[in-house]
Amino acid sequence: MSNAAQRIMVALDYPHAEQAQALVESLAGIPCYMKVGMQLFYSASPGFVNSLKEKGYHVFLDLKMHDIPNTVKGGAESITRLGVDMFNVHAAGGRAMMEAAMEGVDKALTGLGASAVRPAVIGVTQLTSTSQAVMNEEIGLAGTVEEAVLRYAQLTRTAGLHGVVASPLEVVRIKETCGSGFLTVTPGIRPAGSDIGDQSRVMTPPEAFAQGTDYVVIGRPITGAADPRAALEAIIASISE
Ligand SMILES: O=C(O)c1cc(=O)[nH]c(=O)n1[C@@H]1O[C@H](COP(=O)(O)O)[C@@H](O)[C@H]1O
Repeated sequence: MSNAAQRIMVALDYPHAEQAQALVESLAGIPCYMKVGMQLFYSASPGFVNSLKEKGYHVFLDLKMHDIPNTVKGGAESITRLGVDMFNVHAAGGRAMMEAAMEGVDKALTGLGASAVRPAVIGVTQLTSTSQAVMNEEIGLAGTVEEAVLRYAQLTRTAGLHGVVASPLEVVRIKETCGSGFLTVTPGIRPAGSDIGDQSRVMTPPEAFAQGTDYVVIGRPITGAADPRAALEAIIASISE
């Protein structure tokens, strides 16, 4: 059960630290991974990340950097100094940008010393809210979503990153193409019967793990539940079965 919990990233998508803190307290003792995204980070600043690390959590800082290489290198350097375990950049920023992120990590680690955490750096492929129709007709990318995701995944691997964010639907092909050790972090997770909301490419938690994903990212099915702890425990139980 605890192994399953470690592979669940709880998306702390809240406007203020107090609400995120209350959720963290309600989940005390469950060794899940905590994901801090832009809504919480822009409001609660690095202090909230530090508080999670002090409590012993693994932390995924999801700021989806996408900028010129020099700027992303500087961002990666600052993020690495926070001591997070994982962060992400948009693969659409290209190879030079992703390589710059890795250089930023190395630069920060040089100054931090041997005990510092080396974060896993993950490329975002096609957002899980993007449908085939939106990708083709609005964004104007040809081909299937799976083809686009695989192209981004290969680019991400070539740039030396550790894995990608994608939907669970693409995990099997990503692992075939990039190797089983190339990490997949999959949002777009919805327990049976829960609202899909703005997500488009979704699977249930057991289905996602059956594809071979390394981590699932789950927000509203936990944070929006009347009893978030019970919701997370039910998800862990469904995976452990
Ligand atoms: O990078 C991410 O974490 C991410 C990428 C993606 O393609 N889709 C996606 O939903 N996410 C994040 O995963 C979380 C999903 O939340 P829920 O839809 O509430 O479960 C949110 O914090 C999103 O920002």
